[in-house]
Amino acid sequence: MAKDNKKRKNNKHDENLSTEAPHILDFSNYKMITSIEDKAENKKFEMLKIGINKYYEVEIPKNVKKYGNITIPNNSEDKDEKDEKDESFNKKIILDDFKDEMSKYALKNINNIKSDILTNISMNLASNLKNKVTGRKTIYVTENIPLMGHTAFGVIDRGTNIIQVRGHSGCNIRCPFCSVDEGTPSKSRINDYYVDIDHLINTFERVVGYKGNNKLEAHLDGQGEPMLYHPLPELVERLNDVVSKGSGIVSIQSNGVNLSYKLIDELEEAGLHRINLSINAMDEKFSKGLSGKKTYNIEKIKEMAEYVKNSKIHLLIAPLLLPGYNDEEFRKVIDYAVDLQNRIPQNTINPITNKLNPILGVQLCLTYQFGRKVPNMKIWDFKKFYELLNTLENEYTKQGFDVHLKTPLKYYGSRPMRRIPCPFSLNETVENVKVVAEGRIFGEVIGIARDRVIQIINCKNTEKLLGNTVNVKIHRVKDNVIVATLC
Ligand SMILES: C[S@@+](CC[C@H](N)C(=O)[O-])C[C@H]1O[C@@H](n2cnc3c(N)ncnc32)[C@H](O)[C@@H]1O
Ligand code: SF4
Repeated sequence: MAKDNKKRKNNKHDENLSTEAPHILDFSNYKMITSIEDKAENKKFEMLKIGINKYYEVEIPKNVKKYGNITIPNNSEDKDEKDEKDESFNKKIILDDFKDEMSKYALKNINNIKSDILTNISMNLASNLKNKVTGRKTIYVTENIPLMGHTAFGVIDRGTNIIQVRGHSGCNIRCPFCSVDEGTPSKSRINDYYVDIDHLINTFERVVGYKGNNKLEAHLDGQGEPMLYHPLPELVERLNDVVSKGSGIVSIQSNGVNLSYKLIDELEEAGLHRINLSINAMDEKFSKGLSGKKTYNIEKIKEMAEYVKNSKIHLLIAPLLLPGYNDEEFRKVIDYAVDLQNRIPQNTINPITNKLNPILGVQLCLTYQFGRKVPNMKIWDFKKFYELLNTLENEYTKQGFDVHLKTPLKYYGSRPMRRIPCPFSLNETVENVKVVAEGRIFGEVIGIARDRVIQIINCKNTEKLLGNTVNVKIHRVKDNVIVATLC
């Protein structure tokens, strides 16, 4: 497994400077290893749980025959405390049998054990990575899988200056209306993806290189909760390093559940320009219902929203109207956003528009093929939605407030821009597509050809296809999102 050679601010550890005794293996230098825990379900199958990028894990055998007796230092801090201070997670393994052994032979053995553990982690990363939040198998996407072509991960260019960046899939809540059927349980989503940060940045830079680095917005969104990418501040900082050269910005979509004071501080320092916060109800019970989680805490999210308001990160509140279902609560969210803006006005100027951003980005709940549906919600068209928004705007005007609820994308500085060409055409037959991974939903596998990933749908026996080459017929090429079926 590659050691992290980048000397970033947060990576204070240096193996060569370690003063630890040789029998204490310290994995702090391997940035993706974020915790090590004991998993002793029974004596026969003692395993080590290796936390990968905070929200993922692999398990490797606690090989007593090879490693001798192992102790894992205890994390005494309580969980919340640990979540705030990522550094406090244990990243060490103590080889008890080598405690008093300092011979050359013992040192060689210790090194062998360390590389054996690292090899084991690498192998499991490729085939047994699990998302701790969703419980799903996760495909760790590295440079051998291109990052354009799929909607669940990678980079999407829809021909504007907004480039969508999707570092992972998977969500920590389960909204009953979710367009992408995220969170657990999910009827349709069977696998998650995590993209290696260097690969993501390289692809992003290539896309920027083609489009021209002129007032771009790197927008972190996706099929899941973008705040669950780790290391998020580093991702924001590196994207910002790129787009800020062309007076661009980095923004993120979020349900707010994972926000903490520490994360907001880090994101502010990393140069995040805007958070689009999805809040759909103010009432405690109602908001829990609309999040699908009993643990959802609207008061905590409000606290975090205030903290963002007091930072340089622009806060945009993005409530969703589920007609006939949350009408009153939708209205209350708008009231909340207006009140918050009056109490804590922000002066962060969007360098793309040279103006302040809108404070509200209201949305209409729609139904999607693979999305979830709230049974008693009415289906509205946009005409009806805009009529309601006009009425609400007029009501606010009467009360003396200038509230804009119709906020076309151009208010955020969105404009058409040349797009990355698509190497496929509709209905084309493509030969020798290599099947490299399992798909996001049942009956799907992921193929690669011409520097794109192809979502190959409606497959039977997906396991048998893995590692093989197939011929496919292309059914979708729009926005370089490639969908195909087997020929
Ligand atoms: C799929 S979510 C992903 C980002 C993040 N988890 C969140 O909820 O903000 C992106 C946006 O889509 C919105 N959304 C989800 N389901 C929707 C639906 N059925 N119709 C319209 N918008 C929807 C969410 O409210 C959110 O603003
Ligand atoms: S709408 Fe966003 S927060 Fe809600 S389940 Fe879907 S991805 Fe998660």
